[in-house]
Amino acid sequence: MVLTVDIGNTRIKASVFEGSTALDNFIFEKKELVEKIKNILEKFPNCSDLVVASVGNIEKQAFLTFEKQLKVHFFTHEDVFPFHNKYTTPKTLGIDRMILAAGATLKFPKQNRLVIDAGTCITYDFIDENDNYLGGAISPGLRLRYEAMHNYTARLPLLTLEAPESYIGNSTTQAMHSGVVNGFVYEIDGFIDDYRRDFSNFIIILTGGDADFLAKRLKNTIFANSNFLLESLNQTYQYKIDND
Ligand SMILES: Nc1ncnc2c1ncn2[C@@H]1O[C@H](COP(=O)(O)OP(=O)(O)OP(=O)(O)O)[C@@H](O)[C@H]1O
Ligand SMILES: CC(C)(CO)[C@@H](O)C(=O)NCCC(=O)O
Ligand SMILES: [K+]
Repeated sequence: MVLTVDIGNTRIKASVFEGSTALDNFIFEKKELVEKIKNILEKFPNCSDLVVASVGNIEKQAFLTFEKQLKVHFFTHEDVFPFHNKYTTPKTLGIDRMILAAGATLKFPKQNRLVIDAGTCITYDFIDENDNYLGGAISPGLRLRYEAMHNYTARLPLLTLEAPESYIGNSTTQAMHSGVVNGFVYEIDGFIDDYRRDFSNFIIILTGGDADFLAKRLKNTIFANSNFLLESLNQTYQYKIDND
């Protein structure tokens, strides 16, 4: 059994895998990290490996205490990945994006793939059919858009994500929901049109905390899987074991 842990910029997600099947999923705050992992390992004492991808400010040392209990692997740029990295600044590429790209490459072989992760930030990652990772885009996530508008203006309230009634927002709150949600939908559809122009065929994977909310609002049908990062972490770890 493998315990996978995704440390994002907002919260931590974890899944326990038996082979490729996720047995249980967890979401928790950064300050609860050690305690929650202890609880998970008590519930699943057969976990033999702990695999971590962190883009937050939590480093490898935080997992030191578990090393006497099981094998700990903290993914870095030094690991083997199943794609050719064409990013011109490979060392600054987020490890979460590398894991998503690895998962897409392994799960959908020999085709163009676009991964969209709607989390704290929205990331777009494109891996072509020859397994070249080309890059993509980074933009503010839905919650960040609401928070930024509130924090940097005097009169905009702090709203929580809600479906707009129309693209014509007829009140302050409706105008803000329209701007955030429709703006994002137009953004994705616009990016997809760009990729369509240059690549005839590709699959799209939508993941992250806002994936389910967004999936049903897009013009393009998209396969949404909010657990894709953790599944990819498990799969990339198997790839690493087989290729090291
Ligand atoms: N309890 C919650 N706390 C924070 N965000 C939430 C929560 N529930 C849903 N969300 C949505 O999830 C989005 C954040 O996504 P996610 O949880 O994947 O981010 P994250 O943990 O920072 O991961 P990453 O850094 O990998 O994007 C927010 O835009 C928000 O709308
Ligand atoms: C973009 C985020 C914040 C998304 O989680 C993360 O992947 C990151 O910190 N990336 C570093 C910059 C880059 O990927 O080019
Ligand atoms: K993200």
